[in-house]
Parts: sequence; structure tokens; C-alpha cells
Amino acid sequence: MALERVAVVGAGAWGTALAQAAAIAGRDVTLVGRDPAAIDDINRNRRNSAHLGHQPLSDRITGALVLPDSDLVILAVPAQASRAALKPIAAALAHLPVVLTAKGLEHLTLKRQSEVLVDVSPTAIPYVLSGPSFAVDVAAGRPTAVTLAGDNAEATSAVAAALAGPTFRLYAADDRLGVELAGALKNVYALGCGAVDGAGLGASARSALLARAFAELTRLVVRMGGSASTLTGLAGLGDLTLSCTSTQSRNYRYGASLGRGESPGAELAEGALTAPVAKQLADQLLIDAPLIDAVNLLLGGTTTITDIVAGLMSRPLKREE
Ligand SMILES: NC(=O)C1=CN([C@@H]2O[C@H](COP(=O)(O)OP(=O)(O)OC[C@H]3O[C@@H](n4cnc5c(N)ncnc54)[C@H](O)[C@@H]3O)[C@@H](O)[C@H]2O)C=CC1
Ligand SMILES: O=C(CO)COP(=O)(O)O
Repeated sequence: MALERVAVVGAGAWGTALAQAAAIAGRDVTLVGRDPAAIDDINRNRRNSAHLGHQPLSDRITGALVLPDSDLVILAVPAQASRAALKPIAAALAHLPVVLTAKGLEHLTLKRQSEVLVDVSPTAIPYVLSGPSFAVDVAAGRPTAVTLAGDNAEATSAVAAALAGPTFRLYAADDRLGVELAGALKNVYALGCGAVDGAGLGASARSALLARAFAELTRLVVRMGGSASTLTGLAGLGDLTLSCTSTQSRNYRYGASLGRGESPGAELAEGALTAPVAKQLADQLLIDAPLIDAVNLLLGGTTTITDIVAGLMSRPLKREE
């Protein structure tokens, strides 16, 4: 399978970082955005100042406003924008490998990103890339490892090899559903961990939350058809740990603001949008998800974090599982 011409749709932080990774891997990359000033910045100044500051970009990256002929397309727009971003390019994606990278579930439909892709372009071939990976780290060439899940093992390994470089390592996997759910749901828990820290509840509380979040995440994903081993991997435990413990995470920061009793800023925090969808899914499947419930209460704004934590701590004692 020829995979030389890579297009990345979405010229934000993550799209630009993945374009850089693909360029370092030796691919010819077009970074497709919708803001002419950002595209001009990429082509003229070799950087994307709005999203990645002064990080120099590879000469192998060309900014564009329109999707060119490509062998592989990477979609890197926020989860709620994926459908709108895919619709105008649906025909061009027919039979092409499309790597989905947004970590969120779609409102109203409750769909995963690959379900959205198949709705819009039924013959596109979905892959999911997820794992502990901040855009600034990937763009700067700091060592990063992620999971790439697809339905055909040989083809998934070929896509992984096309994007892998000396500082960007992809592990091929086949549990596309598990990888997608883990990426979307970890943002909800990251928000909760940020809130615990913002409220000054202590490192012990945060670690307890992280561990119980991992148990809840595993319960949900396995019940929805994912594999338990995905959850102990990069896209599960790896990304959950990163986002729950780092002030670099926007979801963590969003939660920390809420924990401090402040209103969060305007930056993207997918967890705030995925939390109600996750609750709907858990409720529909009758899966006990007290932490997702707690984050939704926090986001609702009418219950204090003190009351939410008191509610969690006073639940009937149970066996650890
Ligand atoms: N920033 C990071 O470190 C990482 C982000 N992600 C995920 O990647 C996704 C995107 O995040 P970021 O790039 O950080 O966000 P961002 O806010 O930096 O960029 C989003 C980009 O999407 C574009 N966009 C929005 N709606 C669009 C539409 N309808 N059509 C075309 N383009 C559209 C925006 O113009 C913007 O350039 C999120 O789901 C996030 O969870 C995943 C791993 C790491
Ligand atoms: O998914 C990410 C790192 O793996 C990025 O996390 P935030 O969106 O919380 O910044």
C-alpha cells in the first residue's frame, strides 16, 4: 500500500504536531486548515504560531486550504467538529485509510469518531491513534509512544510504519473500539483529577481517584466490547495517567479551575463535552459509573465539590474490583 502522501485535516495543535511527526517519518505532508492566516504562517514562516508557538516545522509540510490527492488522511479536529469537517471531503475519502485522532464522543448520536466517519464516508478505512501524547512534545521531537488501532493487522502495521520516526513510536493494535473509548473517557477522569487538585484535596485523593477511574474505565470499555488489555496499554493507563497528573492537560486544567471555584477558560477540554455522553451510555447499559456521575455533577455547577466528594466517600463499602 503506497502511503507517501499524507494529508492532515485540522491545523490546530494536534494536527500540526502529527504533520510534523509524519514529515520526520519521511512522508510528504499537507496540513489542511481553514484559516488562511494560519496556512500562510505555516508556508511562509515554517511555524503555526497560533497553536504551537515558535516550534519550527519541517520543510516537508505544506499548508493548504483544500485537501489534495492523498494516500492517507489524518483527521485532527475536535470531536464535535469531525462530522462537519468530514462532510465536504467525504467523496475524496472513499477507500482511503483515515486516521482518527480526536478524543471524544459525539453529542446527540453518542457515537465514536470511527462511527461518525463511516456515517459520512462509508468506504473510508478507519484507524484510531491514541495514547499519552501532548502536541508540544510530539512537535518538538520528544520521545512519544502511542497506539494505532485498525481492523486489518497487516494494514495497521503499514500505517504505523508510515508514521513512525526516531521519536514517535506507534504500537499496532486491533481493538479499535477500546482504544477510541479509552481516549474519549480519560478526558472525563482528567477533569475530575484536576478538580481534586484545584480543591486542594491532596495527592492521596488524586491517586485514589485515578485508580478507581481506571477500574471504572475498564468496566465500561469491556462491557461495551473493548478488550481489558487495551486498558493497561498506552491508550488506557498511559493516557489516563498523563492527563490525570499533568497541568499540561487542558482537561486537568479545566477541572482544576472548577475545583478552585473559578470558571474555566475557553480552551478546548473534550472531557467537559464527553462527560454527559459517557453518562448517557453508562445509564443506557446499566453500568455503575459513579465517577462519571460525579464529574457531571461538578459540570452542572449546582453541587459543590465538597458535597460531591462526600457523596462518593459515603457510598456503601464494597469489595475492590
Ligand atoms: N493538543 C494535544 O496535545 C492533543 C489533542 N488531541 C485531540 O485532538 C483533537 C484536536 O485537538 P487540538 O488540535 O489540540 O485542538 P485545537 O483547538 O488546537 O485545534 C483544533 C483545530 O480544528 C479546527 N477545526 C475546528 N472545527 C473545524 C471544522 N469544522 N473543519 C475544519 N477544521 C476545524 C480549528 O480551526 C483548529 O485549527 C481533540 O479531540 C484532542 O483531544 C489528542 C492528543 C493530543
Ligand atoms: O490527549 C492528550 C494527551 O494525550 C491531550 O490532553 P488534553 O486535551 O487534556 O490537553
